[in-house]
Amino acid sequence: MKTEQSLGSWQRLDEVMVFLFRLHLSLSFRSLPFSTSSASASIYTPTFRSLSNMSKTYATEEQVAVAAVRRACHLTSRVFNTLVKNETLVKGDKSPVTVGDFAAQAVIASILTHAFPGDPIVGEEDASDLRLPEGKEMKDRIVSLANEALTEELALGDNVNWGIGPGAKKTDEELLDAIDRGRYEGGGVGRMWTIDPIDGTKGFLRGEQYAVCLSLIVDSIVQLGVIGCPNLPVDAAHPEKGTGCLFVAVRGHGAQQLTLSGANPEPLHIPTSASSPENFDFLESVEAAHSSHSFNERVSSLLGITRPPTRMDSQAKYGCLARGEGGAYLRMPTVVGYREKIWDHAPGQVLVEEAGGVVTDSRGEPLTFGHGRTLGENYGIVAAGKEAHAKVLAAVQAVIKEEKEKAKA
Ligand SMILES: Nc1ncnc2c1ncn2[C@@H]1O[C@H](COP(=O)(O)O)[C@@H](OP(=O)(O)O)[C@H]1O
Ligand SMILES: [Mg+2]
Repeated sequence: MKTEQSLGSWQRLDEVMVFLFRLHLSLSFRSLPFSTSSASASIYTPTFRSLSNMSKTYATEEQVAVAAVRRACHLTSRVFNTLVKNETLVKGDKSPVTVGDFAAQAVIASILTHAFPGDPIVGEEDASDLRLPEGKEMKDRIVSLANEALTEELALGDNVNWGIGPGAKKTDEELLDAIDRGRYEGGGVGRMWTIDPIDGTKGFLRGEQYAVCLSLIVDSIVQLGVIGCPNLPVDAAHPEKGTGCLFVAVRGHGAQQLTLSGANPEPLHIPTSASSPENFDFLESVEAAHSSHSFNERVSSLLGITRPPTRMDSQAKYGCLARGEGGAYLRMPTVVGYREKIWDHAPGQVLVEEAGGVVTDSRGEPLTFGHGRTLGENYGIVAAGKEAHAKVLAAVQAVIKEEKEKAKA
């Protein structure tokens, strides 16, 4: 069994050395799980990857991202249990945002800043309201929550080089600056991270699904995605296994689900049984304002789907799809001119693609992550296993055509 001490030493090696060493360990211990039991959370170790697959492994990035998301998930769970009404304010777009959103972004951005100081970040939140005198009370709460999460002695991928663990306490200004590192405008060249500290804030406030989401995009391609879902059952068919899932995908190296404590890694593959639309139901947003429920109904009836849709907040939908639940995730705009945000889809896209699925917009175009903070001209989202995707997309286009003809008549 690998120990935290031995892992700590090879985290300091460069990426090639890390890969070779992990390969050696993997060959020696392939029958062992890479984590200790869920009772004692352990350092996350990227899984064995085949030498024949020469795409970049992003091993260090994966470890840092997992550590950051797990700490942020601990924080958001704690916030939910202690949340009071006056800690919620209303953003310009009227969506609720809590101290949890800001504090989780502060934690993730602080860790990324330590590990990869040159990498820009596209984050959902910014700290401008917190810098105002009337934001002081909220800022104080956020600083305290973020420092608690950064310094607590959880074995959640602790590595002082990433600015976590005892002694990692930050000043107010450092944490506000970390949040504001998320102001990057995005673009098509070079590396950048996306953070959605609490995706599905409405679900979070209802005590339902939400997700802490992080991705690394390099030259417009999502290379790494990590999605933490504290309220999602580990196994939908076995609720007794509890809740708390972590989805991790690295392009070219597969997708997996673990428990939030890093136990029971399982590779994800969308099953072929999900190729036939009659057998599945749609995954869709709870919010009819985010995604047209009536459009999905019409696509369902065209495909002969009889089961009702599964409504769920956040990118937990991509996680469920990747592990074979649902069958397709369909999101058609309801608000004219709304542009989907890259942080709402980047981790989910790489996860589903690495699980063998396809993610496009409603025209069948690939999602564009290099056009700034939004998906640019993409219109709607269609995600499904390969064969199902073609069928769903055809039905989506048929309904769009029908709508256009009705509008002309
Ligand atoms: N009019 C709209 N159309 C589509 N998505 C919207 C929207 N308004 C907000 N959203 C996005 O929908 C996300 C939630 O996704 P879902 O509907 O699948 O639960 C929100 O994330 P946040 O909760 O992080 O703000 C927000 O970014
Ligand atoms: Mg979001």
